[in-house]
Amino acid sequence: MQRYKVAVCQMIIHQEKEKNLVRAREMIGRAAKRGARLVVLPEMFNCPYVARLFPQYAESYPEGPSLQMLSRTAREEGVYLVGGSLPERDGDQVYNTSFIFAPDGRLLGKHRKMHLFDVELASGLTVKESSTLGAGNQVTVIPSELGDLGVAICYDIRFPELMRLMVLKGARVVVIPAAFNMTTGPAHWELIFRMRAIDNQAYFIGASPARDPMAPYVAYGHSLVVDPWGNVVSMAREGEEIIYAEIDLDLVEKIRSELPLLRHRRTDVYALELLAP
Ligand SMILES: NC(=O)CCC(=O)C(=O)O
Repeated sequence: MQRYKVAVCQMIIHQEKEKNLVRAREMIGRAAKRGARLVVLPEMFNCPYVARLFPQYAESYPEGPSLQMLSRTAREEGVYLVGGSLPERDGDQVYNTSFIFAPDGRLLGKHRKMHLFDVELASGLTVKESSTLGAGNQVTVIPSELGDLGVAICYDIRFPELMRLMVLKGARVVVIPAAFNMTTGPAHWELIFRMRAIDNQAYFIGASPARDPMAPYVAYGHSLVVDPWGNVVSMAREGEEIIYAEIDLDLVEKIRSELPLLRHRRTDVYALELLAP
């Protein structure tokens, strides 16, 4: 499918997991009725973004209630679903993981956040994901009839090597469930999505939670879709909202053939090497 509609569900995240599942279900249904073939949820969509809470909300595949809801909803609505991310339990470890489902409810793949957000910013914002989470080590590209979808999570976008590796593996659309904050969001959110799209000549889709000024971690909002030329084709404001955009894979090919950045890389001089399996 060369052209299709994507929807990004910028939802408020509540303390109660069940409320988040109901809200996500309802927004996905609404997006599907508007013709979206690909629907995207934000980072940690079932859970407040607070590191110490992640183990408490964590679920295992396939029995976790959030994972059941995502699979069932993808099937009932007939959409490709990038289920934002949620705390995934695997044995003793918890990961920040995005699960991706096909329109028949099958799990197509998953991405475990590779770069953990451990920061102490001058604004007073301190986050230490590594206090409760393990890091993934896979570059995630999901073949689908929507083209190869690259998936990474939030802070991962700051690492251009990972974005480039996804594109070298075939990604033409890169989906990033994310939750930038009120310090880094205004400074970097739009800029970084546009720059990664320009560098890689791919669509970049960012899905944020809606901003809740009373939340312990205040998300920036402004979910967006950037085209391979770096144009912002759709952007949310701060509140709850679904944004839509048309993905045109022919545009990716057109821009890559007019301005052949990927071909012009000097791979005889430098290399980007994938070390993990
Ligand atoms: N949840 C995150 O990874 C936040 C990343 C972030 O805000 C950033 O600026 O990077």
